[in-house]
Amino acid sequence: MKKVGFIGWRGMVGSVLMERMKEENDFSHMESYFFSTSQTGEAAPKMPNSHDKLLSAMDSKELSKMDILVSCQGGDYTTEMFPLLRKEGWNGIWIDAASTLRMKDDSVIVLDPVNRNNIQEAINKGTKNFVGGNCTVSLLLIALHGLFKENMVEWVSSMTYQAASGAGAKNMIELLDQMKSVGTAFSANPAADALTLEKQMTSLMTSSQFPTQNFGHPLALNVLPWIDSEMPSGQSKEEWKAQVEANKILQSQTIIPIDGTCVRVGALRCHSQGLTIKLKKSAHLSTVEEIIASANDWVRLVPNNKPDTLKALTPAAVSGKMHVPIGRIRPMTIGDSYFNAFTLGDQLLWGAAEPLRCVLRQVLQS
Ligand SMILES: NC(=O)C1=CN([C@@H]2O[C@H](COP(=O)(O)OP(=O)(O)OC[C@H]3O[C@@H](n4cnc5c(N)ncnc54)[C@H](OP(=O)(O)O)[C@@H]3O)[C@@H](O)[C@H]2O)C=CC1
Ligand SMILES: N[C@@H](CC(=O)OP(=O)(O)O)C(=O)O
Repeated sequence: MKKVGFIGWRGMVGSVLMERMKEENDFSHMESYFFSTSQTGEAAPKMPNSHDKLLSAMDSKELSKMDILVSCQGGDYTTEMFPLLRKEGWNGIWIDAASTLRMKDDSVIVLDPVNRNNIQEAINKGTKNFVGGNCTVSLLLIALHGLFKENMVEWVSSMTYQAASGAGAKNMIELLDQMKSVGTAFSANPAADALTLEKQMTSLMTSSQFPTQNFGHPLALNVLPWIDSEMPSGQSKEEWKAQVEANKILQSQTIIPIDGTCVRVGALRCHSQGLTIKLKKSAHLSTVEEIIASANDWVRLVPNNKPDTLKALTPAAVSGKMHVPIGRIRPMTIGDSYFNAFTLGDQLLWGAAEPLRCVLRQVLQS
């Protein structure tokens, strides 16, 4: 059996990956070893065929005993350890959630429902580096897979509403802490009128007492229209990723422009996106809906009416679910080849952990 090392298994992505692998009985197909940057020597999670103690994720000798390494530890870790391992001659398969290696020529961005065949070709050719795509990109491609397959898309503009957990475990807990502060202040003054409460809350969330160590700003009762670092183009890096990663996954002959504004909102889990889709030529609504709905096993069409939308097209309804709903599909009044849509999905499942799980199984079966 192949030796598989897991790094970053207790973070947001890593723990969802562990859950999914247990559900699918994946651990019985490998010998598993767990690594940590902070808890070396402590008990490792108990899985079939697993080593019982946590090994050091900074120990390249231990890491290089693995046939396959799966990292959900983050970009800084990949930047430090991946080149070191390769320099020291480790020739195993590297599977990663972080963005660091995505755009490298010798890496494949993995998204099973969309590019499984390309992944298999890469495995057959001896490619060693497989990286999960950015969460909003992966979810967008699953939702619009049909239109891309039919080569119908001229461009897409995507306005995102990204959940706190997209920024990691500490940030998600910070949002809850911020909400707790708000709740505590409200409980102390429940009978105040709405405007008094608004002033009190605005003053609270802009005060130095408000917990903002991780986000740097209030997210509760607020939105943050910048995610990741600044690019020279004026885009945030999160916005920049949409076009470059999507076109790499799709292996586009001609680049399909994809751009928009990425916004952090106070949802806990699930990234949402409001889309403007410019088609190459006009199409009937029913044709567009049918092409979208039949593209893969995970996309789900939500009829464009108020009750279905509010029931099925929200983070509360989709958190923890594998399907990727898309709704609000309608022609726009701005022109006859423009369509509006709203889609969302669990950014920890198909947005992060599931593509890694799928490629790991694919590699083990090859
Ligand atoms: N979150 C998301 O939705 C997505 C994330 N990604 C990418 O995946 C990678 C990992 O992201 P993510 O899982 O969000 O990162 P997290 O911040 O949740 O976890 C990363 C590491 O932080 C350490 N850690 C410190 N404190 C805690 C804590 N309280 N709870 C859990 N872990 C803690 C753990 O390392 P140790 O055990 O060694 O101490 C853990 O492996 C990143 O590169 C990210 O960009 C990609 C797509 C979506
Ligand atoms: N940036 C995403 C999650 C993420 O980690 O993306 P990436 O793997 O592209 O850095 C978010 O904050 O919601």
